[in-house]
Amino acid sequence: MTQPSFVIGIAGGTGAGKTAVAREVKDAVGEAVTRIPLDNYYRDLSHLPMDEREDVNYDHPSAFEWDLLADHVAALLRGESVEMPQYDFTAHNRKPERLTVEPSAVIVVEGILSLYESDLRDLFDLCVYVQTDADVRILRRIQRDVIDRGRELEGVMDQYLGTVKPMHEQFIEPTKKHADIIIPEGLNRSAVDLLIKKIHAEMREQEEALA
Ligand SMILES: Nc1ncnc2c1ncn2[C@@H]1O[C@H](COP(=O)(O)OP(=O)(O)O)[C@@H](O)[C@H]1O
Ligand SMILES: O=c1ccn([C@@H]2O[C@H](COP(=O)(O)O)[C@@H](O)[C@H]2O)c(=O)[nH]1
Repeated sequence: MTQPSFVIGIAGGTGAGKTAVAREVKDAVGEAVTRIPLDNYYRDLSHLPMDEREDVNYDHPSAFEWDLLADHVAALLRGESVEMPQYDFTAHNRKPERLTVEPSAVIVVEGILSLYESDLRDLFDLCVYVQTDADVRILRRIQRDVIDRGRELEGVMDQYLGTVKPMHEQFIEPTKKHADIIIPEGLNRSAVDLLIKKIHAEMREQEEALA
């Protein structure tokens, strides 16, 4: 059985506020929203030792298992549950366990390159780009990586200049052209409220279509 779902892709640079927007949407709309972090679809790197995993370019499109993510979104739209991988940023690797995700009325796929891959984008009803200046994003990232992800400041700076910034300019920022909505700064109250209103309107339409 197919599940009528409203699928939203939320992209934007590291630290832009994508996760904060997606969480706010889930908190406001509730159980009907399933959040699918793109980070969970980083390729399994268990075959590499930690020192090699530390050097991987995690901001290049090749770092993600796109087919698996598109298969999972398509399965949810067919009304099937999926076993979503989980990611451990401290280990730079997938966790061994998976999380069962059930079909739902609203699916939010959120991550740096959510709007990059065309097969995935074709499954989205609404494309959102969170636009935040690079200086604000790097300050947020330093705070998060050092405090939450156990990284050294020097490593965060090297990674930012070596891969994060150039990949942002080459691959992430250009996906803004696919966006239906651009949200400034992340948790922008007016923009997020409009997004929540749009989701409620789509859910009402789904209910009316089923009645
Ligand atoms: N408009 C905002 N003003 C201030 N801080 C914000 C805003 N939006 C998001 N943040 C904060 O910025 C940090 C990074 O946001 P996050 O959603 O994790 O970014 P991303 O998922 O894009 O990497 C978080 O601490 C979040 O609470
Ligand atoms: O093992 C990893 C995997 C990813 N990263 C970095 O994470 C960000 C994406 O997450 P955001 O929440 O959107 O910031 C990406 O820029 C990668 O560089 C990592 O450091 N290690």
